[in-house]
Amino acid sequence: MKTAVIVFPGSNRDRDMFHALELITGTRPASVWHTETSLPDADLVIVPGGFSYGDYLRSGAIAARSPILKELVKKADQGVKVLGVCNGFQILTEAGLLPGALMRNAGLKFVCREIELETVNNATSFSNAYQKGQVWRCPTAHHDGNYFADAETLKSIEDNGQVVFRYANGTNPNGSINNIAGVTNAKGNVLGMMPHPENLIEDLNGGTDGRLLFESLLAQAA
Ligand SMILES: NC(=O)CC[C@H](N)C(=O)O
Repeated sequence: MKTAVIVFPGSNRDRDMFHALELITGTRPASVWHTETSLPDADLVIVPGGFSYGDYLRSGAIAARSPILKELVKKADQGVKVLGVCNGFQILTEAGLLPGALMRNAGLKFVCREIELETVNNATSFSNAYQKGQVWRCPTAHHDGNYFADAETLKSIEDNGQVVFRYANGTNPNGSINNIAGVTNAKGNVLGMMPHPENLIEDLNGGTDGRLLFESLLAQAA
């Protein structure tokens, strides 16, 4: 599976993502700087976590207007799979590739802790290696992770099965509506999620629960 990771000034989980992708796919991902205007041929493009442009204006707002995003929107429209994690999720909502918005955490504090996720839809390219209803551990680290969508949007994403992951067992760290932790676009080829599956892929780091997300994508590419 060929992958690419977009890097912005202020990205800080890009290296974690490179490591996870290389370990799981066996191939080194391409690194694409935000000023580029084209993307290499890839089955999966990742927008990693961090503090792109220092989170100025609104988290993800400036990155969503960077040159590479035009190309990413084009690729997403062509059906290329796109995964945005944490700041990546914020960038994808700001770019209009995903519904809803990420607001300041309800507790107004940066939250860095492990939470539990339930895979509520395992019929997606990003979640097919999980069981439906499977609860798994995942680290989080953000201050703007409070997912919100207006009533009409919320109904449509819930009805269409676009909600893939929910915070489980009372571990919602940010006040997200309906405990939403990860959503896809209507077509299902773009996923955004606040927690960091790339940080739980090796026993050495405390577990491998996040691996199944990447293995889901690998199974699709095979
Ligand atoms: N780990 C991250 O990607 C942080 C995301 C974002 N800048 C926030 O704090 O909300």
